[in-house]
Amino acid sequence: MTFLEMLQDAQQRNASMLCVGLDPEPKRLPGAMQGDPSRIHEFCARIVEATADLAIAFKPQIAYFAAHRAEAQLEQLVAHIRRVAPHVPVILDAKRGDIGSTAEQYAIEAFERYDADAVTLSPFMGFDSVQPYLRHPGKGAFLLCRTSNPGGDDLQNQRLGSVDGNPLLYEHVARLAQGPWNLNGQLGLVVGATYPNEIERVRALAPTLPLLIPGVGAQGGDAVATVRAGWRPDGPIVVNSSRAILYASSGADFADAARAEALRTRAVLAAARPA
Ligand SMILES: O=c1ccn([C@@H]2O[C@H](COP(=O)(O)O)[C@@H](O)[C@H]2O)c(=O)[nH]1
Repeated sequence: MTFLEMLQDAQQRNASMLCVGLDPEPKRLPGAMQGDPSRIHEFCARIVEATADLAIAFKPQIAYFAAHRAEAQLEQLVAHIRRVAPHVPVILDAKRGDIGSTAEQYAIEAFERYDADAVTLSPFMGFDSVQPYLRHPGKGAFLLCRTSNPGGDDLQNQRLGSVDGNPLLYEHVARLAQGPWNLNGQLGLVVGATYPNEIERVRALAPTLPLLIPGVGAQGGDAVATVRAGWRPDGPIVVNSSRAILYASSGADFADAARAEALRTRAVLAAARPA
């Protein structure tokens, strides 16, 4: 099964557009786990178990593991996801981008070491920095397009005078990903829920690509406007929420609270879907 097929399958089975982000910060872990990086896996495993039937995808952000020397726990976590939620794809949020020979190693890291189904990439270094990931059959790659942070404007909203039609940089990325860069249908785009107008524009330029949309929950993005702007029957949207779910409670009930928040967010997203 390809990444896109996995995504479509999880979307159907779990009736979901919600991606549960796994960004474990030791100082925010609940109760006795607080401040203990050796308990990252245990915390994330409980979140995965509580949301396995609600998610279209899980998105571990590698920095939260690597910063605490918890890479082995990330490997164990993906193995755990395979056991308790075998139908839910894993998107490794690594935002890699480097020359081809180094990109080959990063691709092995993402798809073999961590067994991810897809990875996030910066397109800034061009197609030869993306291509090594596309040589892994069935795997997916989401290119940063219009990110959720205000500073994304600094580059992504600049006009490219030398490209036909003088598009904004993020528009150019969307066109490349929908067209010439998408050799085997493996690409998707990252667009922030904090910018629904840009989601709409990206959707117009890339009608069938999966969109990974972070920014609802802790960043205050508008979930309803996001779905209205991005949803298409043939282009899945993967709306990520991390902190709002992970830290819905700091008590012993954290997994139940995470499930309740995931249920609530999934319902808001479903209700916003155009008929
Ligand atoms: O444009 C982007 C790209 C990636 N992210 C990542 O998504 C999550 C968001 O976490 P929240 O707690 O739901 O705000 C995090 O891992 C970011 O690194 C993003 O926010 N924006």
